Amino acid sequence: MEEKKKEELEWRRKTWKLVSKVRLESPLIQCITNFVSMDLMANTLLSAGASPAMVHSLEEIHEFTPRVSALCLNVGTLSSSSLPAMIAAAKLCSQLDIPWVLDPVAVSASSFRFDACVQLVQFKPTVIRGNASEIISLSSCSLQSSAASMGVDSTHGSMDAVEAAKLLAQTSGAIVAVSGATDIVTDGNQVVGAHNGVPLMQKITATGCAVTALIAAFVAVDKSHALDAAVSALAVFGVAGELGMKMAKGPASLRMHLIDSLYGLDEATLQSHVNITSLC
Ligand SMILES: Nc1ncnc2c1ncn2[C@@H]1O[C@H](COP(=O)(O)OP(=O)(O)OP(=O)(O)O)[C@@H](O)[C@H]1O
Ligand SMILES: Cc1ncsc1CCO
Ligand SMILES: [Mg+2]
Repeated sequence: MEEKKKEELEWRRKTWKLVSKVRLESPLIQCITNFVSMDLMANTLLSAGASPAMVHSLEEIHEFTPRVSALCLNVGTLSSSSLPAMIAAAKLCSQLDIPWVLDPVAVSASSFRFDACVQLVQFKPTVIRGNASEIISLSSCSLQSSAASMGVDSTHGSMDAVEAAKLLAQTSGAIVAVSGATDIVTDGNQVVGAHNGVPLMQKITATGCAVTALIAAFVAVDKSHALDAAVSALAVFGVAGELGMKMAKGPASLRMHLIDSLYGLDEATLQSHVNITSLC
């Protein structure tokens, strides 16, 4: 019991430290993302204190990517014209030891998307964050899609994906995060759960994409502790959702109040809401 209490306090301390560090250092986060998520992703990063830049062109990668603090790649609206820039940016980050995060949106939608995600994973993402269906699909070695799990929304609960997430972490070397009612984060051995958030967050498109970008910002300021950074970003985003929900009337106003709550988050409020536990 005493040990559990100590662990809870330690997570609260770590989480606030990372929130403060992002606000202080304002890391530059390059996002090559889908057309749906760009606005929410940029606004989430700004309200957290980071500096977003949606720099997509292949022609700009060699000059721009070496200067960023972290990269966020998202295949939500992948095309043959956007993939080469993603590959070039991932390759540079892996060569230059710049942390980068992959969001394998709807990985089982097509073999084109599945193969692209498998190729990107070879460039050693620091963190992979998806919903449960996406992590289960990416973790299996071949494309096995059913109509129910082909879209961007999850048809599985996050706890269904624990073993798949551990396996993907072991085979890729990445920290793997699965969003859901409980957000799961694993390095292939340890599994941590962040229990914050509200179900209505699923009814705002691109909240998953936005939290992946927030993970990139947290990893940018503490790249040697990527698991802690991923858990903290997920918990902070969930707390912002809980605070926003107190003022929201539906998904559209939750979106606005979530961003406002993230921007205004103070130490006492964060610490009284953060709910992180070890799952094994
Ligand atoms: N049932 C739930 N209860 C609380 N929070 C939830 C629940 N489901 C999702 N969330 C939160 O909503 C956010 C988005 O997670 P979700 O799993 O819906 O991502 P996603 O499917 O990748 O979304 P998108 O593709 O629209 O970006 C996360 O912060 C997650 O913690
Ligand atoms: C709806 C949608 N389609 C491709 S990306 C995206 C945003 C949520 O992932
Ligand atoms: Mg998603």
